[in-house]
Amino acid sequence: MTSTHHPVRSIPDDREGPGPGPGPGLEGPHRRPARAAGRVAPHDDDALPALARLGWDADRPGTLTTPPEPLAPDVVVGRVCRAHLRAADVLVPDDDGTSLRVLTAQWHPRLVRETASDPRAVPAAGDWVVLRRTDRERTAFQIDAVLPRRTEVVRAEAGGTSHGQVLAANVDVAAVVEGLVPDLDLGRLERLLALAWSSGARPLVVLTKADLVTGTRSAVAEVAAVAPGVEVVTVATTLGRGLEPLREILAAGATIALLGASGVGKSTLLNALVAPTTAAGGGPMATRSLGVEGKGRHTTVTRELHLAPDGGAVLDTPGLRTVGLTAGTSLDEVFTDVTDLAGGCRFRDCTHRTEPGCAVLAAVADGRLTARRLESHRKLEREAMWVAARTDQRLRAELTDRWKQVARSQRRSPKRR
Ligand SMILES: Nc1nc2c(ncn2[C@@H]2O[C@H](COP(=O)(O)OP(=O)(O)OP(=O)(O)O)[C@@H](O)[C@H]2O)c(=O)[nH]1
Ligand SMILES: [Zn+2]
Repeated sequence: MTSTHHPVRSIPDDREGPGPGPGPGLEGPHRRPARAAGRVAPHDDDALPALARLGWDADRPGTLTTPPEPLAPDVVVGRVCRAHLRAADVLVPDDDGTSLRVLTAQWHPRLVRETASDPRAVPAAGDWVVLRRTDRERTAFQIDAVLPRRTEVVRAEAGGTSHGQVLAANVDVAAVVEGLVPDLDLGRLERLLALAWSSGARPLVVLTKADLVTGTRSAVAEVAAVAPGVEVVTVATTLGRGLEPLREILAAGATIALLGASGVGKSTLLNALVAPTTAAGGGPMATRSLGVEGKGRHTTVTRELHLAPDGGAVLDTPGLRTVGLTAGTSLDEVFTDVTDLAGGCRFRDCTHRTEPGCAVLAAVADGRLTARRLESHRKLEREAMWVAARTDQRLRAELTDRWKQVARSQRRSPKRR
């Protein structure tokens, strides 16, 4: 394991507050004492262990806002485990506060309106939401608000809108999963790392199917070279080998999102991580304390947000065949090796193609940087620029349309003098 740095960047929240309705009052009855390192201990017998099991930790900076009022009787906080059209399955503490249940809640009409102009306002798997009961029987709930996200994994929407689609919210570790077999796709890895870094979560690379190759050292070195600052973990999931680093992350109460193409072994990995532990002390107790009740247990909760038996959660994302960059995707951390080299170029605006005194080309010439890596950087930068330009165009077009409408309505109803 190399020494890595994981700058935690907060996602600027440009939405107005936590949403509609009065503040949910997350301080007060749910207040937790300050805790070293800002982590949730597994099997915490503190207030609301069920919420802690979901990864709730009011002490983690930027996790949640803490409005002053206590929670209203009809209001409950939960975590989205699966998103639907205009609804979501939400894990909430049961009445006793120690176990969890799943309920399906419809969006508040304001959320419906918000999401029409901003797809990122859609409650996504991993989101903390405020639910309000809408009937006397305590069966129907509505999602009043999505709490500000600490991190979000975003990819370009299929339609190519400017906002992108949130694949996972409030992720602590964004794990890029790639198989050592049949082939390591470094380009795909770099693209997914761009998503991971841009999410604000700590990126991680998981190389699967280590049991199918003889020796992983060279592959790990190859991957480490294209993932500067990122820890690389090798696993043989089907043999249960190499999973300890991931289990440790989960046991600290963290949420791991798995990002990877179809077939790299995400489902297998997910199942291994969320299966009840058989180790002494961890097994039956851990499974019981999971306490997810209701019919959702075998249907709804079989996808997206899954709770691990000893704490923490794993977020599954659909097999990502193509991962488009969005206007918010940052490539800076993905290519620090190239940008560090570029600092040595003679010209500040060097394009690293033909210029004299180019430190990047020199590194390619003597083998410190692969030509593939440089080309990949170029390609992704071109794409990022193209996306940014398109986004601007869209925004410009939207603004122009709005001005035309305003002008029209003013012509129709001239001001009285
Ligand atoms: N030998 C070996 N096989 C593995 C390992 N991990 C996954 N596999 C196998 O690889 C195949 C694909 O794994 P999945 O977990 O289904 O892959 P996935 O990424 O979830 O793919 P989608 O479900 O299509 O998104 C399965 O046949 C697994 O049994 C591993 O570590 N070693
Ligand atoms: Zn240069």
